[in-house]
Amino acid sequence: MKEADCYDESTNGVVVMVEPYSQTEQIQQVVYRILDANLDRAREGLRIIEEWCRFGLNNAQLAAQCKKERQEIAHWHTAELRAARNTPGDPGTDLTHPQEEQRTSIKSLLQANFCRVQEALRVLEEYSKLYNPNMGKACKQMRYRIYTLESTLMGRHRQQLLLRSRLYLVTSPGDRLVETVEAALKGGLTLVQYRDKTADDTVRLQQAKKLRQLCHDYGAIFLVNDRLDLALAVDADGVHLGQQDLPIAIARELLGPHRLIGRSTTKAAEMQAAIAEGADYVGVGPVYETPTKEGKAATGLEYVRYAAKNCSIPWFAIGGIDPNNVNEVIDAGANRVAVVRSLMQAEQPTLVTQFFLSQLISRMKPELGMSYV
Ligand SMILES: Cc1ncc(COP(=O)(O)OP(=O)(O)O)c(N)n1
Ligand SMILES: Cc1ncsc1CCOP(=O)(O)O
Ligand SMILES: [Mg+2]
Repeated sequence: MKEADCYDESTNGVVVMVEPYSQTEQIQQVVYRILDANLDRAREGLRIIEEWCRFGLNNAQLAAQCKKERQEIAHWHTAELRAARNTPGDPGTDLTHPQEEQRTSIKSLLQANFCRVQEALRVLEEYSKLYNPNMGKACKQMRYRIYTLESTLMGRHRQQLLLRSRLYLVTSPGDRLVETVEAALKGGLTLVQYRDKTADDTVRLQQAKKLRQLCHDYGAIFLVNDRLDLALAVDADGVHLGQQDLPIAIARELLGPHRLIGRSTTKAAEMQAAIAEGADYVGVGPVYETPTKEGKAATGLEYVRYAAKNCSIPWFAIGGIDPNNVNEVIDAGANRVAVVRSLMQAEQPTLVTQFFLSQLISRMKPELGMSYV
């Protein structure tokens, strides 16, 4: 249609897109096709998310919520809209973005599908105004519910990954910081804490940014030691706080419900306080004396045994743990350990990571005290 065809004097020269009658039906078919394609996109995306809720998280409630949204989409997907489908004539079926071909982690897969569902719902919201305004309103409400589901699920995603993490690397400064962390990630490491007690903030910021990106590329959790401001600045997954650091309640207020907060503990009272205050995990130790925390008394294996029986959240034995004594710590009941020197000073961090993980996974014991699954 030429612009001159729709010039309207009554609108003072503003071009009004009014379709001649012969084109109205064609336009209607186009709208039907858009609605049909986007109802499909939204339903497919939801199905992908639902499978993770069901099989990955074992969460019947979240899976049921996804199913309910799919049923609502099916309700609007009328025979009339389906009949407009013309897949062979759709130039969009061959178009894929390179990122669709490679998902680096469950997190990126879920994020991509949430994005897909939300985009589809936004398209439905707009185009269904030309078809059925009630459908437009329903799609708008659904889009908001999906945002809430996304924030619930992506928050839990961190908790789930934490739960599955058996080895925790706490970094120390050095020339090969990034290379060492990457080598450990290659060996299967899924949890990293950036710890540098002496560097300038400019250096910390730059290193933390780099490590956060690296960890996320490998689907690993990235936490920052001590510094909540730095954690927020680099969009880390959370912080680790010691007994002398910020109280958990303040950190939670600043970080929100989804980021992780870890707390160091050396005795039962500290552990129980950390749990009551809402920590996501605790460090248990130093099990052995260590030059990394000079002057700090060792708790010994007795505290590890206490944790095995009484700790209701994930906990990591830490302090002086190496490939030679890790089995002693495992025998005392630890299923998770955190290390600094054993990996940061290793000649082959990938192999050492694989060794730790093989011991921790093959000798894992039932988690007696755990109440969080
Ligand atoms: C996993 C883990 N556990 C304990 C600590 C020690 O924290 P903190 O007592 O605050 O001492 P610093 O690490 O800040 O010197 C930790 N960092 N990580
Ligand atoms: C940070 C920290 N907190 C308790 S022990 C410890 C250091 C552990 O370091 P390493 O694994 O080198 O003994
Ligand atoms: Mg600290």
